[in-house]
Amino acid sequence: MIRFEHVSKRYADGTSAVDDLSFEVAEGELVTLVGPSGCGKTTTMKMVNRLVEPTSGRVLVEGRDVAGVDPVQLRRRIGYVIQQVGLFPHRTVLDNTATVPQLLGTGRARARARAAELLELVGLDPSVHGPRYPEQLSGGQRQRVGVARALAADPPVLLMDEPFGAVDPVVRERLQNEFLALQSRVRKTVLFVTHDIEEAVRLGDRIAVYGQGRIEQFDAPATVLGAPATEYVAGFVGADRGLKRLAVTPLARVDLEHPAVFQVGDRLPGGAEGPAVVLDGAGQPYGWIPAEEVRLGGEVRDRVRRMDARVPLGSPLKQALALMLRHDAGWIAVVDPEDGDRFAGVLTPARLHRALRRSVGAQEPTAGAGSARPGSAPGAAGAEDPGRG
Ligand SMILES: Nc1ncnc2c1ncn2[C@@H]1O[C@H](COP(=O)(O)OP(=O)(O)OP(=O)(O)O)[C@@H](O)[C@H]1O
Repeated sequence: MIRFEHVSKRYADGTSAVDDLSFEVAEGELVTLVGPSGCGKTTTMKMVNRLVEPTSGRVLVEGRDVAGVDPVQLRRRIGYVIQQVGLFPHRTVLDNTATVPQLLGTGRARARARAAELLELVGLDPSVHGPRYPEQLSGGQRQRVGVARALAADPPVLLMDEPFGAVDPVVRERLQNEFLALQSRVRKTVLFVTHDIEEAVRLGDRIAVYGQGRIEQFDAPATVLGAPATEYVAGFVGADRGLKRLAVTPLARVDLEHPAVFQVGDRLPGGAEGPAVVLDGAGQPYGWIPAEEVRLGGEVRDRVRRMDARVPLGSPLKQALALMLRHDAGWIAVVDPEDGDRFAGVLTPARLHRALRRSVGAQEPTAGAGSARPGSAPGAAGAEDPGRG
């Protein structure tokens, strides 16, 4: 969908911004470009919509060399979101959002109706925020308008240059989550520039880690974190990359343990081994019974401790760990969202550790930084059977 073929850019003053860049963004894929300031991310992005022309090489969008496409035509197919959103200050939010469709010839009424839909899509209330002027919005709300406006012409391609860079971390995380939810619906081909590795791994289907003017590694987030290709990448992703991997490793069924399960109305058979999980009538987690009480037998309802905290299969391990810590529990109940949120098993710290190891084991090692250990992560062939438990 977007393809760079041996692209280099040298600015007039001799600065070499990018050097022999080749990579591809598939249709519907979100690729994040991450790297330190001045490494050429923005230059890369601007060559897609011809704000910058390559010195050599080609950039293709939808199979066509952009050098041969009229820039105005080209930009109609490419939404562009930047940090300083660039909203028109004297137009309302609704009019700002409707501008592009109107320029493209959509009638005013239809363009405004579409703009209202888009505002809703990005989490703004068109009747409340639509009539306001940009200065009457918070920074986070302005960024949402920027995204809505970029989507207004329904372009297949979106370029986003640090779109959430100017808002505080809390709002930023919310915008990221909203954007991910939005992207799962609209499935645009997205090139997303950031200097924040956390943001890059959270959003990207794949990440391009930039060194000076070139890509050091282009891989899925879990691979970049689990098996950095070079010392440079390892340094850039940080010593806590193991922790970061928690955020990008989904909780899978093979990670679960299956303790004894009872219904609230059941009677405990004395001598059973616990701990046990207690489900309600709908098969959803209701509580648990500690091992020593399971052994005692008796009525489930007399022994059960309430705990309905749960995490859906497919959630990041980080979410499961956070819940485990919040409830000060040695495990957390896991439910299957594809089966009416019914109980699927429990995740324990040991299983969580194994899940992380599994994700590394599958991907390690790649290129040989000096410290790479060919073959396996520490203990990957250790005591626990990595298969179904
Ligand atoms: N118009 C220009 N003329 C000359 N040099 C430029 C121009 N634009 C960018 N550069 C230089 O090209 C290099 C890459 O810049 P670019 O903006 O692509 O980096 P970046 O990775 O996006 O950085 P940041 O994260 O700080 O925005 C830098 O050394 C920059 O100073």
